[in-house]
Amino acid sequence: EFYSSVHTMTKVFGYEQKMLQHMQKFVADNQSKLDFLRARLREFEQERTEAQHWGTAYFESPLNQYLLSKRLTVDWRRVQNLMYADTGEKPLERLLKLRQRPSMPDASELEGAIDGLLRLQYVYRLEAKHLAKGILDGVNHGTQLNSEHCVDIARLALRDQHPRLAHAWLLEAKDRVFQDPKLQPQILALLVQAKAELADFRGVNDTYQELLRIHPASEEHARNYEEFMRNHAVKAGLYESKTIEEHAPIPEDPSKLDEFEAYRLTCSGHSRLTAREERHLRCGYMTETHPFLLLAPLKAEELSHDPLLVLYHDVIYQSEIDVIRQLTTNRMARAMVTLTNQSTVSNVRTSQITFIAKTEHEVLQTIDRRVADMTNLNMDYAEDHQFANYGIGGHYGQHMDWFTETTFDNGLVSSTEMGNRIATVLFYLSDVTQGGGTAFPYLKQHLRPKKYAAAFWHNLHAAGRGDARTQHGACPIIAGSKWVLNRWIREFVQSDRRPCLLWDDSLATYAQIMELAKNQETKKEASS
Ligand SMILES: O=C(O)CCC(=O)C(=O)O
Ligand SMILES: [Fe+2]
Repeated sequence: EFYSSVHTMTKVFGYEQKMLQHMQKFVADNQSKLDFLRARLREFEQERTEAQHWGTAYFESPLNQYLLSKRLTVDWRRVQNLMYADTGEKPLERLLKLRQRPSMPDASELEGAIDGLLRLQYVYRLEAKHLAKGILDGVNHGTQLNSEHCVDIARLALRDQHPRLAHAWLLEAKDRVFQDPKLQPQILALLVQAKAELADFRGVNDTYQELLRIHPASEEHARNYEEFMRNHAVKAGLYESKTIEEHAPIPEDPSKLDEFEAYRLTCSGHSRLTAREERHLRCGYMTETHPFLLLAPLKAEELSHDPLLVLYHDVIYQSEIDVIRQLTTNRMARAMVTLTNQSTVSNVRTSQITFIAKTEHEVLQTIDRRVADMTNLNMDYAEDHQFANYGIGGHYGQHMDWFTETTFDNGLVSSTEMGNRIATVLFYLSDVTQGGGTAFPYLKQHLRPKKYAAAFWHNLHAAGRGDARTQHGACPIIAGSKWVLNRWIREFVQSDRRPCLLWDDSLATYAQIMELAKNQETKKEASS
């Protein structure tokens, strides 16, 4: 897909260079045709002026008779043939061919691109006012959107139940309408819709009046306005002015958040650990798991103790990343998500991925030896290496890496005998200019992708149940491209590494655990 990877976009961008060349040729060909015609036109006009000057005497000259006949037969035929000719046919044909390539974005991909933009706006709480000026999360990208662009985005926002965003985009479109005044009625009609959805009835009324003022002849608008006025709910709201915020306010009580909201507020940095919650977390050198680490200790940064989440710095080399980039070339394909009984392409996960077995390259085995040191887990039966690339707007909504019972039951797990995914190691193979972090909403942690670093976490409770607190997601990319490597480690052969707990430590709910932690905290404080 066009919008799921910068990689593909670069390719299509290359095609546009060729399209430009064909267009240049087309214009040049037509230019010489027009130049020729213009020259003939001038010649013919000149001849006629001269003839008129001479009057009928002109036709007395046999030479002039000859010239006129020649003009009316041969010369005019030439002109006529040239006017008929499909000049620029060749470059036009070549242009069409290029545009028909399967990799050329189509209407659905244009929608995908707008969808990505709206997701960025929604997740990071960006303002249309800034976006339209090319400012993305405070960074000026030097691109301006015009009135038509703003209307396009607004229309999709409205369709996808984002009336607040649509409203903001329509105000931008309105501000720029001098660029294209014929858009005005369209903008106002959409604004009516957005305001109606937001129950801003006074706004709807004002907008209808504005619309009827500039478009008094429209029966449709007049009819709609009448119908609107007949509605009871409307009447009460007609005198109440309402300010419409571009983003819904953040609920005071975090327990009121649904999972997606929690994920997006973690991505945007609105939900994060307080200094007090953070103070037990340490960073330092780790040497325990292998004697080799005494020479080259791992740089570990604790992000959560329970469940365990650690960020290791500088655990993959550029030379290894170079090999990986070679290995993955031409193998990336749009990622799927697993529903209850099938895998499918979804807007919840817009990235390109590929799986590569460690037997394919020595480097992958070297990486796994390092992962064994980082995790103290056995890597013999880990899944194949999964590489992923996210383009602009690319993201992966909140999810758990561990498989549910249903996923197992529906036969969607490979090598079930290896058990569940006990742990994940997520390597960052690139930096990301803006956005693209990994958010853990329950843990209130947001990991900025840092090239050469890797996050490690336990997915399962010690007794083997999936740990819901490990829910996480890849935040949308604002600018740049993100490359990651997933190592998913299974339960099989780990019993000596991470012994299974004999009581079910998952039975306590998250709320109970938090409550317990809070009580301990207050106890500690009381005793200190
Ligand atoms: O790319 C990321 O930051 C997270 C990816 C992820 O969670 C996954 O692929 O399962
Ligand atoms: Fe994941």
